[in-house]
Amino acid sequence: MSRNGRSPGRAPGLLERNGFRPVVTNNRPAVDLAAAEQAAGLLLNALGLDLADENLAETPRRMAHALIEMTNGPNFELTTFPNDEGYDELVLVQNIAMQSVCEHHMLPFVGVAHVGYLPGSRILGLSKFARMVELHARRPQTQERLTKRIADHLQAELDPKGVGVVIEAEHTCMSLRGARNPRARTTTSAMFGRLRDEPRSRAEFLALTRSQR
Ligand SMILES: Nc1nc2c(ncn2[C@@H]2O[C@H](COP(=O)(O)OP(=O)(O)OP(=O)(O)O)[C@@H](O)[C@H]2O)c(=O)[nH]1
Ligand SMILES: [Zn+2]
Repeated sequence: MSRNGRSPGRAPGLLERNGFRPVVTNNRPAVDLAAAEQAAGLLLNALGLDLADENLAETPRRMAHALIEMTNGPNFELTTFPNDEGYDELVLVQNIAMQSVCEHHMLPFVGVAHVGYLPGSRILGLSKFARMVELHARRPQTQERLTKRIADHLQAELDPKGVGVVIEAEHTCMSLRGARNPRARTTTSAMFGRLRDEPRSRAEFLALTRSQR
């Protein structure tokens, strides 16, 4: 791979021919707003839209801003507290609103996340479950990877006795186009520790999250 993450020798595409150059930091492309606006304009042109029309003149800028907003989750301080009471039952935050972008079509997938854990020596500030979902959701990806990333992050930060994440989502690439199945919902889960291996804890977690469906 070259420094900009592309395979060497690839023929220059439309964007390169029009002067688009991705900005790269630490081998990861960073957001380049000007290039994104230019690219959005090129795409709209290619789709046959007339950007000279006053109604569309600002659309490339809006499109670039919207896509950047939808694919960059805000970082946050992960506040934890000592588990002084030795609380060792399930903590479960359900129905966390989740919106992400499918990396195959760059179309949204939208739904809810249920995130739970069995505490070890630290407990997590409750709002941080929603912030963690947002941090990981706002990027192009698959639902499977998103589910696993949230679980991995909690596992790494809290060293808990167990972690469980369930996500249910509608993929607009499947509901609004292509297969056009507006009622289809995809459920994914990732579990670690006792929530994966101990039947009682696993059953409780799955029963509680299932009651929301
Ligand atoms: N496993 C998984 N697949 C996804 C996700 N989001 C989108 N996809 C699928 O990615 C696949 C891409 O397949 P392609 O056949 O290359 O795409 P396509 O020609 O647009 O296919 P159709 O969507 O069937 O019209 C599709 O089956 C999508 O449904 C996801 O989060 N997880
Ligand atoms: Zn898709």
